[in-house]
Amino acid sequence: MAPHSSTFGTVAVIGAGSWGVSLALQALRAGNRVQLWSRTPPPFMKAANNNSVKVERRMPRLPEFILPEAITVTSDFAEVQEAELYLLTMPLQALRSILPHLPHEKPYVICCKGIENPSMDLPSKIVSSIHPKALAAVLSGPNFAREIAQGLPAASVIAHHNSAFAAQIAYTLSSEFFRLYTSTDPNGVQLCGAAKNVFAIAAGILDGAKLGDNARAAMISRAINELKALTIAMEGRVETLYGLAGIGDLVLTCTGPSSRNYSLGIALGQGITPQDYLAQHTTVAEGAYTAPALQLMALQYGVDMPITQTICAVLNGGISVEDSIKALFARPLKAE
Ligand SMILES: NC(=O)C1=CN([C@@H]2O[C@H](COP(=O)(O)OP(=O)(O)OC[C@H]3O[C@@H](n4cnc5c(N)ncnc54)[C@H](O)[C@@H]3O)[C@@H](O)[C@H]2O)C=CC1
Ligand SMILES: O=C(CO)COP(=O)(O)O
Repeated sequence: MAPHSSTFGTVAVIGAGSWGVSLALQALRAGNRVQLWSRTPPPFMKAANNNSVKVERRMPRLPEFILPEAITVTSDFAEVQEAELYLLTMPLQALRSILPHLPHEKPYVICCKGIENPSMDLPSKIVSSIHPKALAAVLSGPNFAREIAQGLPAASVIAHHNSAFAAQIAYTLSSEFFRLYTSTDPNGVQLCGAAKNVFAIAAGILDGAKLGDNARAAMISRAINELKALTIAMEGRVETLYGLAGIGDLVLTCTGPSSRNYSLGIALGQGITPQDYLAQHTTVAEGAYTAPALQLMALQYGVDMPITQTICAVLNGGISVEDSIKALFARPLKAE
C-alpha cells in the first residue's frame, strides 16, 4: 500500500525527545514535509554552525536512528511559523510554556500524555486556553517511540469532537504499518493516556518488589475499575476505556520493560527513592507528575481511587512499598 497523501503542507513536530523524533520519522514515512523543533540544538546542528567536522544527523534521545535530510531540524520558533499542522510532543508539564510561541489558528495534534499539575487540566484545555480558535486533536494509544521509529506495526487513536478533522489527521499520519483509528471522545482518550502512566508505576513497583504475576494482573484489572469510576463521574464514555488508548496502552505500559513509568516503578519496588531515581534519569516519566493531579481529580469528583492514592503516597515518600501493599489488602472486602 502506498503512503496516504498528506492533506497538510508541512508538519512541524514540536519537541525532539524520543516521541518527537519517532513521530517526525512517521510523518515523513506517511508522505509529509517535516520540520522538527528541538529546544536544544543537537550535536550535528552545532557542528554545522561551527563549520566543524560533519557529524551524523542523530538526536540524543534516539541515537540509533539517523534523521533523513528531508527532516529539517531547528531550535528557532520563527522557522516553524509557516507549517500547516503542529504535533505537540514535548513533556506535558512544558506544554503551556511552549504554546505562546506557536500560531493561534493552525491545527494541532496533542501527542504528550498527562494531566497538568496542579491545574488538573488535560492538554486540550491548556491548548484551548492559549489558542482558543485552534482545532486540537489528540493522538494516544499503545506506541513505544522506538518501535514507531523502526516502522514496526502499530495502531493508535486520533480523537476530536469533529470526526472529519480527526479523519483528516488520521490520513495525514497513517502509513502502511501505522494504523490510526478515529474517536470523538478526546477527553476520554486523554484521561486514559494520562492515567495509564500512573498505573504503570504501580505495575513496576509490584514487579520490582517481586510480588508475582497474579498481583500485576489484579492491579491492572482494578486500575481499569478506578478509571471507569472516574470516567463515569466525569460523564465520559466508558467504551473509550476498552479501546487502544485505554486497555491497549495500559497493558503495553504495565508490561513493557521499555516503559519509563514502569521502570520508575521497578526502581521504587527495589527500594530506590523517587528522588534518587528521577535525579538520575532525565527522560520523562509522566506518571510521577500526573499522579498528584489524578488524585486531586478523584477527590474533586468524589471517586475512590486507592491505587492512585497509594502511588502518590509512595512517590511522596509517605509510605513504604511494603506498607502500601498491606494497606491496599487491608481494605474491607466488597463486590467487584
Ligand atoms: N516515548 C514514548 O514512547 C512516548 C511518549 N509519549 C509522550 O510524549 C511526551 C514526550 O515524551 P518523550 O519524547 O518520550 O520524552 P523524552 O524524555 O524522550 O524527551 C523529552 C524532550 O523534551 C525536552 N524538554 C524537556 N523540558 C522541556 C521544556 N520545558 N521545553 C521544551 N522541551 C523540553 C527534552 O530536552 C527532551 O528532548 C510525554 O508526554 C510522553 O508521555 C507518548 C507516546 C509514546
Ligand atoms: O506512552 C507510552 C507508550 O504508549 C510510553 O510509555 P512510557 O512513557 O512509560 O515510556
